[in-house]
Amino acid sequence: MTDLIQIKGVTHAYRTPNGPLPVLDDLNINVPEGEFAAVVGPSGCGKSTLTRLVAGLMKPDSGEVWLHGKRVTSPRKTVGMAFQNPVMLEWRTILQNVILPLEIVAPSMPRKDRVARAEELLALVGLSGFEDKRPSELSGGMRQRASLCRAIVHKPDVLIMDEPFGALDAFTREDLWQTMHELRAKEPFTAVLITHDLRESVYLGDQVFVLSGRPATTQYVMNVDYPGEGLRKLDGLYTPEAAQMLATLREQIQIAQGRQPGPEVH
Ligand SMILES: Nc1ncnc2c1ncn2[C@@H]1O[C@H](COP(=O)(O)OP(=O)(O)OP(=O)(O)O)[C@@H](O)[C@H]1O
Repeated sequence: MTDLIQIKGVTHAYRTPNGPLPVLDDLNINVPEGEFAAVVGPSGCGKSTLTRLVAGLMKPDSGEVWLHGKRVTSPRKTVGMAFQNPVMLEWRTILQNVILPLEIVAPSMPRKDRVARAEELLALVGLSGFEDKRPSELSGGMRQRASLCRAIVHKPDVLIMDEPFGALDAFTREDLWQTMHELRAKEPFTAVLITHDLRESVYLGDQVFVLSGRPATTQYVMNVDYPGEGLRKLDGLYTPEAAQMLATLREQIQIAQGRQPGPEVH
């Protein structure tokens, strides 16, 4: 079967006043339908650039991005996005914020169906009862939960997340990881997650792609063999198997950073 996301030999440089800044160099990433790809790499290596290319917000200098058998050449409605700082419209309630993509992608969908869909998702992430609140009335973790609902409300082919949990405290972050697994179990989607957190990459990813330093290429791919069956448990992160995976990834990041052991990533 063809992979749902295919990034084929993508090379890109930004034009800057000081000349071209090569950011991606012959990058190749394939993600099968329903799988969760985590992408890690040194700071500034080009991870966010990769998300823009997959979403069709930018075109690469060379190489191709394919989603669901179609070449990406312009912004795609079938992509959902979530970022570190969820941009919520304060003049809309949480429910109205979650519904927003449906207003754009499915304008003919009856309002009651949109509301039902948003309510269903908000319940899945534990936000029942908060539908009528304004974004500023919610905690950071709750806003991120709502933003995940908004990112998948229109059932996108692909969910792209750029450090969505990066600004949250450790406990809230782990709660959100669990929520991601529960969402996936009920609403299967294909995902690309950019993260600086190796534990997060192992807990959420089916595959972890380690990018090299800039210009980034695919340096290493790990197929995550997470300990235990079924829905992943946080306890699994404290097993020897997980420790081995984390050690391997840490080593790869150090190679990518081109220097000896240091504390850049957690
Ligand atoms: N629009 C742009 N124009 C010029 N340079 C850019 C532009 N966007 C990003 N860059 C530069 O390209 C490089 C890669 O940026 P990018 O944001 O993709 O990296 P990243 O891996 O996501 O970084 P981080 O890990 O710090 O979030 C950086 O050096 C950045 O300064």
